[in-house]
Amino acid sequence: MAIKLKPGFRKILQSLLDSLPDGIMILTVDGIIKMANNVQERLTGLSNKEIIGQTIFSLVQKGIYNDPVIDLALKRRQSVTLMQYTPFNTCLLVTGAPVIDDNNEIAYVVLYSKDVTELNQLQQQLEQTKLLTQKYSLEINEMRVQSQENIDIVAKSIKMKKIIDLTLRLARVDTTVLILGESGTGKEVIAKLIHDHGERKLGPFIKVNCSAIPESLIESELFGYESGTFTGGNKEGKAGLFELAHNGDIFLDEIGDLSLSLQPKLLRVLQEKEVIRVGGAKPRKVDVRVITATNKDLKELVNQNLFREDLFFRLNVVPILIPPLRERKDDIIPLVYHFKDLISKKYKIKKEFSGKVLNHFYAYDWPGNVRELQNAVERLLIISIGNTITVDDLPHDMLPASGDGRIIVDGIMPMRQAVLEVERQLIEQGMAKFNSTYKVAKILGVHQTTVIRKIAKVNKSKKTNNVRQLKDQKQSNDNEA
Ligand SMILES: Nc1ncnc2c1ncn2[C@@H]1O[C@H](COP(=O)(O)OP(=O)(O)OP(=O)(O)O)[C@@H](O)[C@H]1O
Repeated sequence: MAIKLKPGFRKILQSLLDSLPDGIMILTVDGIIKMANNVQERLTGLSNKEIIGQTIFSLVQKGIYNDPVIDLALKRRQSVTLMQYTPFNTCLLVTGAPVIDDNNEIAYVVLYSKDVTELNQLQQQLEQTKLLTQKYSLEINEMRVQSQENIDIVAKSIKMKKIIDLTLRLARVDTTVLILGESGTGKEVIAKLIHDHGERKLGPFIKVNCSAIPESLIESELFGYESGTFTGGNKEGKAGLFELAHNGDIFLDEIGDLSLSLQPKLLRVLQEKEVIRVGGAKPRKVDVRVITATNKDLKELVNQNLFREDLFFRLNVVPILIPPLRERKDDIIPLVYHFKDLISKKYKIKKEFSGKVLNHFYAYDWPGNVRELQNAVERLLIISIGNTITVDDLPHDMLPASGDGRIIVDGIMPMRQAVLEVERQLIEQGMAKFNSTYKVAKILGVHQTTVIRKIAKVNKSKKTNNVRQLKDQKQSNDNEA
């Protein structure tokens, strides 16, 4: 079917189509191109003269159109829009819109092509920018943390970086925070970080260990007491820690150990923002942010009726869960160096860890988390003899026999030495486990006298190493002197 228009009117229609910012083609139901505007020329790379009278399928063959927009528009009798990529590296949003005539038949299909290449690129750039922003935000927060004078947090693992990011965002909101994590994971460090970055940083930061204060004292410690309450007590009475924390933060560590009798009083402070001293009746306003922490499963305590559910919900508004060190191994070696630097400066010690020791540190589970690592580094730096801390200096419970049972050889080394090393570790692990040369011999499939001979050899080489280390140290002391 042809588009029958008066010549004057066709001109008007053509200039109208040409004035549009997007490509337009008018097709018959058989796909014959009847009209097209000049944007279309740019999009297809073909002049209108070339395409008028051709079918759209010839353009499909040339790869200029590759989507069944027309087919779908005809089948569905409604507009269909699809995204498609052209051979000219452009991206088009193509809409096929059927034109229905008075007989309810499809007379034409208008193909409307919008060049969204730039839009697409912008969207991709936006996505990339978003990702970069996220990355920079994490890095800035990390730098911000490290530039703190009195707090130096190591957070190299993705998990810990995310926690620092969350903590810094929470610090700016005056909400109750519950910090969860095994003992020694750094709950107090995080609590301090919240204080240092919050609006109350100029106010006090009061730490209370709920499990360390005897039951008989904790109430008066937290809420204070009025004069005359206790024989021998202060005549004027005494402000409790909540009052002392006014305009600041109070950090209630080991909150899971707070007795059931005190829990409603804490709930009252959280809800009413006031305390009543022991022996008194007058409520006193306190403006304090409460940060709590525990290594216990508070939900389980609620199930066992050892912790009030209402208090749990009130505290658990925003929980921060610090994973144990074994679940963020990327922090281990940076923490080792962090503590080594601190301790080296403090005691003026110059020692290094051997690669194999670092491997052990990495493989070890650290049940006592960062605190255990900190203590281990300090102990090794202080008590080891030579300039280099070797596996021989490690405490037995840190060796693989009690850990994951792996045999570790420190990279490429002479075969003979590696064999000796494997023998040594096998014997040491075996002895640590069975404490019997007979059993170890049986497990290793050798004669018991071989085990005894190897143990003697290991001990001899340890002694030689110690003497060598002592000599090295003496030499280095002489040099320094
Ligand atoms: N990410 C870290 N970077 C540097 N030091 C850390 C980090 N995490 C913890 N520490 C250090 O490890 C030790 C233990 O941390 P902290 O006291 O905060 O742990 P905790 O989870 O509160 O322990 P607990 O459950 O026994 O109260 C502290 O000396 C602390 O400074």
